[in-house]
Parts: sequence; structure tokens; C-alpha cells
Amino acid sequence: MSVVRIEHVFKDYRLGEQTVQALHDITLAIEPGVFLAISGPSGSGKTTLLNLIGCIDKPSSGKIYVNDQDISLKSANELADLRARSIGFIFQTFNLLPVLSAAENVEYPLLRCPEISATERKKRVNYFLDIVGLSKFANNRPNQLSGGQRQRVAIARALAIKPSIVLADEPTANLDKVTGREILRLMKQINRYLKTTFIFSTHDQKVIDHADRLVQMEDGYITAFGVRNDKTWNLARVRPLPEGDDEDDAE
Ligand SMILES: Nc1ncnc2c1ncn2[C@@H]1O[C@H](COP(=O)(O)OP(=O)(O)OP(=O)(O)O)[C@@H](O)[C@H]1O
Repeated sequence: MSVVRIEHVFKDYRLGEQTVQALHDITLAIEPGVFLAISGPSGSGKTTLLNLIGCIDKPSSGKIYVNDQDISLKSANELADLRARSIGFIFQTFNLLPVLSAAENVEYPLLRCPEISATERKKRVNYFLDIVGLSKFANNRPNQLSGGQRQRVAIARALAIKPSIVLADEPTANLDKVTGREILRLMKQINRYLKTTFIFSTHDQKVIDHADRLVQMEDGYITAFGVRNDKTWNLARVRPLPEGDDEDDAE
């Protein structure tokens, strides 16, 4: 079973008269509970891929299944609902609402789910602020928190809906090294403890080393897929195929 299945996905962007091919023939199955890094240089397609998995954007062609649901068959409202209930987002710039306290930021996505009572909302806010170690800062606004604390609030906010997947676009890029490592360790502890699938983009090898699955991208192609056993990566290289060549270059 896969929590995300991507089949022969292409993504083009129109830029005036030009077409930018951001993703080429991406096929990938992501198992539930993994801690997956998508790595690659700037412009390789990491954010585009995360946006497609997060139902923020649609592929130009190909199929994406999230929790076994074909997202191409869903209306904009249905996609918004799937996002609100199943996918938590963490951004490199934290994206907290500045006028709300830490607790209110965590509660915010729950307001979209009317079946969650006010009592349950408060319970979840307390629980997830506790998990990220910020119970004492519940009433602080983002500008009264450090960068690392802001990202912890963002993690609690992403978890509050109890998502099956958390997507994180360069979650440590705006943090110093030590804080970035703490945030990654926290994400991994949560991944182990709550079994939530984490998919995050990065071009930092230190960040990659925290993952247990790896997708390497270049120029819109997947160039390798890796599984980590203890400290060693078992990498299967996938060479982008030149026209007319149908050979794989698996190692
Ligand atoms: N909205 C857009 N319109 C046009 N082109 C885009 C758009 N978004 C991304 N692209 C292009 O698609 C390609 C992939 O971009 P993407 O942002 O997915 O890469 P990335 O690996 O996340 O890069 P970075 O590490 O710099 O964030 C790039 O060539 C980029 O210029």
C-alpha cells in the first residue's frame, strides 16, 4: 500500500510564449510512515513535486493518488477538503499568521473542520504544542518567538489536523545549523512516534542524512531513489533516458 502514488507525471509551466518543463515522467510510490527527502539542486523540480503531492497544483499529464484517491477526478472544493483533512504543510518561511498567538496558529486549520468541537480543538492545541515543546509559549505571537520556535509552531499546526502526510519545503533553510538539526530531529521523533509520513525537500546533505528514503532530482527528472539501512544508503540510479533508449541503469 502507498500513501502517495505518482504515475508518469509531467508538469509544464507556461511563461509567456515559453513552456518550462518542470517535471518529466515522474513515477514514484511512497509508503506510509516514511521520512522521505527529495533532494536536488535549485530548479530541479522539488517544490513542483511537493505542490502536486499537496494538491496545490495539478499535473499537466499523468496520475497522482493520495490515500488511494485519484486527485485528477476531484473538484477544487474536494481538493481543498482533502488538503485540509489529510495533508499538513511546513514552509521554509514558517508562514504563521502574525496577529495570532502560537496556540491560535495551531488551532487555525482546525476551524475548517466543523466536526471538531471547541473542546477537542483546545485539547489538540495543548497536545501538539506540548509535543513540540512550546506549551509555555502558547500565548506568544510569532514575533515574540525565535526562528526555531516559529518552525515548531508550524510543525504543531501541520500536525493538528492529524494528517496522513506532512509536506515540508526546505524546512530548515531559514534556520541556523544547530536549530535546523533540532527541528529535523523533532520531525523525525514525531514521524516515529505518530507514524505520520514526512516528505521534505532539501539540498543539504546533512538534512538528507536524517531521512530513511531519498528521491534525487535533476532537471525535472528523478535520477536516483534510495533506501537507508542504518548509516548506508542503498541507491538505485535512474538515468534520464535519451530518445529511443529504453534501458535502465539500475545499480
Ligand atoms: N510558477 C512557475 N512558472 C514558471 N516556471 C516555474 C514556476 N514554478 C517553477 N518553475 C520552473 O520550474 C522548474 C522547477 O522549479 P522548482 O521550484 O520546482 O524547483 P526546486 O527544485 O524546488 O528549486 P529551489 O530549490 O530553488 O526551490 C524551474 O525551472 C523553475 O524555474
